[in-house]
Amino acid sequence: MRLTSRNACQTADQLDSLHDLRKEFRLADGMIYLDGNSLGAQPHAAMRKAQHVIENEWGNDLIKSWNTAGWFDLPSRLGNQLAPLIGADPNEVVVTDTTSINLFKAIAAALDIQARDPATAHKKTIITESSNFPTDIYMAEGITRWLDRGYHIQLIESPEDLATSINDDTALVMLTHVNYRSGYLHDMQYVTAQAHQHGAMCIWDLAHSAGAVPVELNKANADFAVGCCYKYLNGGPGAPAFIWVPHRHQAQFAHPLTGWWGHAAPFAMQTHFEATPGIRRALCGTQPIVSLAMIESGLDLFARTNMQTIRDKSLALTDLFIQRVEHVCASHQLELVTPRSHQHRGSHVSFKHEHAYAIIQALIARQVIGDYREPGIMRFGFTPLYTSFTDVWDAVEHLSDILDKQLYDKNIQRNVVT
Ligand SMILES: Cc1ncc(COP(=O)(O)O)c(C=O)c1O
Ligand SMILES: Nc1ccccc1C(=O)C[C@H](N)C(=O)O
Repeated sequence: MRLTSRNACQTADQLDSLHDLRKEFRLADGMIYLDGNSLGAQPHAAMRKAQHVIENEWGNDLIKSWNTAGWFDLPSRLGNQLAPLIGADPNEVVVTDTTSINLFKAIAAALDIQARDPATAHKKTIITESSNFPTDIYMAEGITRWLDRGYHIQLIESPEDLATSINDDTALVMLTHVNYRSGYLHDMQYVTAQAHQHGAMCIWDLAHSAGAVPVELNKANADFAVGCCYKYLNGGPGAPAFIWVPHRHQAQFAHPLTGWWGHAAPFAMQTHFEATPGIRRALCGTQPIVSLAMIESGLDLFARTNMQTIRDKSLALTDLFIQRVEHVCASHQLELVTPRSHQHRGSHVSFKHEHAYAIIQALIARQVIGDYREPGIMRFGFTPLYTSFTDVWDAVEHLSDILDKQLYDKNIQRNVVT
């Protein structure tokens, strides 16, 4: 259905099968929140959960809660709840640490597997994209410098360069499934197969995919994956992240952060590290239980729908946004950075403009929340659990008004966090 009026958007919202889920989130009246790709909205249930955890589990029951409230098992319990959203099997995911730290573990483990196999031990290149989220590149840099075994990072400039870049020297292909800036969505199955053809392993960062687009890690035969819980999964600011290690790699999964939570018998207090056989070997130390506990409220909401329904609405929202911006802002110098093709589009849309930062600030002042990314990019996230078609319509009306009347301050000071 092509939505050509605000009324039509309101009708589409009423017909939307996800419409009722919006009520489960705390969203200020009048705010149009298009930044769930950076920090997801708060489920009402999270407030109740926080109250319970702080009041009863921590407040009353104190240390007993490690057993009675299931604190110790929480990383694996949440991992199992998250698994179906990313095409993982039970006992392949734990929620723990940060995306950066989980990347460290995954890269270290992958390089270790490659180095121990005489057929792949000579491989020295880690391929990633220059447009990857910086922490991914930085973590790979940190490991290669630390290992000092001649690994080097090859930054490719565009997804089209992947096929010609992967070769017999490639140890690892490490990509973010949906690019944080452009919203480009890689074909996970195809890229993984290309890596495997050359004996390379493939690590996927699902920060902008988990809860945003359907992901089929096992079907794609991926090697490892990480991702964060504070964006589309609505787990709260700085919520612990996740790591996926498929059953086929678990026995060989060895990373250097060998803390006691990854030990086979953590309370045996032995003098040597012995990795636990399953996915919990990806853990390191004590988890931030209060933050971890908040993640469940976000995940619970996904049980009321499925990723295909979310995807269908996400594409309808991003289609509408692109069409409307290109229609009503046609006289302005906006350049669409996000792929038009559904096949390669995630759940956010980015436009380039000379005064992008100032325009985003003007939108934020009107309670239309998007964000700015270098260089000169306005980024808008569409989260089908709570973004409505009317939100999209109204956001574009604000954008065109700001552009038409130049209601932005070109000399505005930058905030630390953009
Ligand atoms: C692709 C990607 N990876 C990683 C991160 C962040 O990692 P961390 O949670 O460790 O800061 C982000 C966003 O912050 C991201 O977009
Ligand atoms: N963790 C954050 C802390 C502060 C500000 C932004 C973030 C983000 O998550 C940014 C996001 N990864 C991005 O795609 O730009």
